[in-house]
Amino acid sequence: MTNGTRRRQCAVVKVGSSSLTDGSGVLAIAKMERLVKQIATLYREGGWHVVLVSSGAIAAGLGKLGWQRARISMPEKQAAAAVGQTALMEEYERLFAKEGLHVGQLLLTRADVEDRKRFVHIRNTVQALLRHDIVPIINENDTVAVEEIRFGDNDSLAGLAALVSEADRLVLLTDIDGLYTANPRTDPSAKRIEVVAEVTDEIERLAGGAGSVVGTGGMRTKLIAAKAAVRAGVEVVIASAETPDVLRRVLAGEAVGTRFLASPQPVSLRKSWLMHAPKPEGSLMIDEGAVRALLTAGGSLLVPGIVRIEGDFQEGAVVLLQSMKGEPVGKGITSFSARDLDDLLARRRAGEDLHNVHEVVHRNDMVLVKGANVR
Ligand SMILES: Nc1ncnc2c1ncn2[C@@H]1O[C@H](COP(=O)(O)OP(=O)(O)O)[C@@H](O)[C@H]1O
Ligand SMILES: N[C@@H](CCC(=O)OP(=O)(O)O)C(=O)O
Repeated sequence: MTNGTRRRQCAVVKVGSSSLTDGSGVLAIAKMERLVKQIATLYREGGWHVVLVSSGAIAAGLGKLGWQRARISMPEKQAAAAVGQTALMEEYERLFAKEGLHVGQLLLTRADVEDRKRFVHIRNTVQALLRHDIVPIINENDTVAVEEIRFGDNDSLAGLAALVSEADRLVLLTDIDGLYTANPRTDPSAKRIEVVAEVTDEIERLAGGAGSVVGTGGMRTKLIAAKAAVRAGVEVVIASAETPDVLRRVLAGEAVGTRFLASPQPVSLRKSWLMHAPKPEGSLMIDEGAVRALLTAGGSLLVPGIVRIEGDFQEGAVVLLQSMKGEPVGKGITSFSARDLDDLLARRRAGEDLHNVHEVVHRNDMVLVKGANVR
């Protein structure tokens, strides 16, 4: 293997539980082997780096323990993941070693990606692994992730992995060869869509839930991931893991699966993170003039535009920007804590001119809600 001095393109490849297990939910080594061989070929011949987002821990654990998914509680699913994740990685390690490649394991929760510092640390680790031609293998940290901090399905995790990895492509491999006009399992007349130029509401309405007991989220979560990635300038393909040579063909631009074109005006990595990752820690209610400045004049948010503060947050927190009618206008990273902002508002009420105070939310640290209006 090379030492990574040549800049390769980077593809995040997500493989779902349904594509790694056999009919009884047990890890299918032959399927893993096919995938690993394809990734190794991309490294050797294709000039690509691959970040693999692999599901399969719970399925592997259930198979090993002889437990049935329908009969167990959440802690038992987490226990199954703890057993299955090591089995999964052991197989990947063995299979990639045969191809002369090292692997590195990253187990992440939503909270890890929502925290800006952790996001940056994850990004640095992924970049270091890629520089050394080590294949990062990502899964959700199922043993610590309960409802509030869970991705739950690995599609959303893959969308964020594409941002974290600064990927050029995101490939979602599943048990069906793309997005159809309806779920083909329930509607046999459904047709595959070859290219999606924009993930509109109409496209999102086509998607249904999971197609098997092992899968989670179905097309719905794949479209959410696709939407996040294309807005950040990453082309996305949903394809079947069973299609021969699927990765090489997808990355060569062949018409397999459904291709989602990258936005012609992508937003920066920082804004993409802001849009899709964090839950706001508080709200800033802003007046009409400020709403107009943000929406139509491309301005930053200044102290005089703020009417009320909700929540207790620190400097650097993500806050929701809301109109006085309570309508969301955007999200941003605040340069002041809630306490400092309270002080500033008190000084303004006392008649002080605060126009020269540093922006509260800088334009570059802000994303606006699509469809928000000036009223
Ligand atoms: N519009 C649609 N087009 C294609 N598949 C769909 C659609 N709506 C729902 N699905 C279902 O999504 C399933 C794939 O998602 P999922 O079961 O979560 O697999 P994975 O484990 O690969 O994430 C398909 O098997 C299919 O039944
Ligand atoms: N983290 C879980 C995967 C969750 C899941 O099923 O996701 P998916 O395969 O995308 O439907 C596991 O490894 O079992």
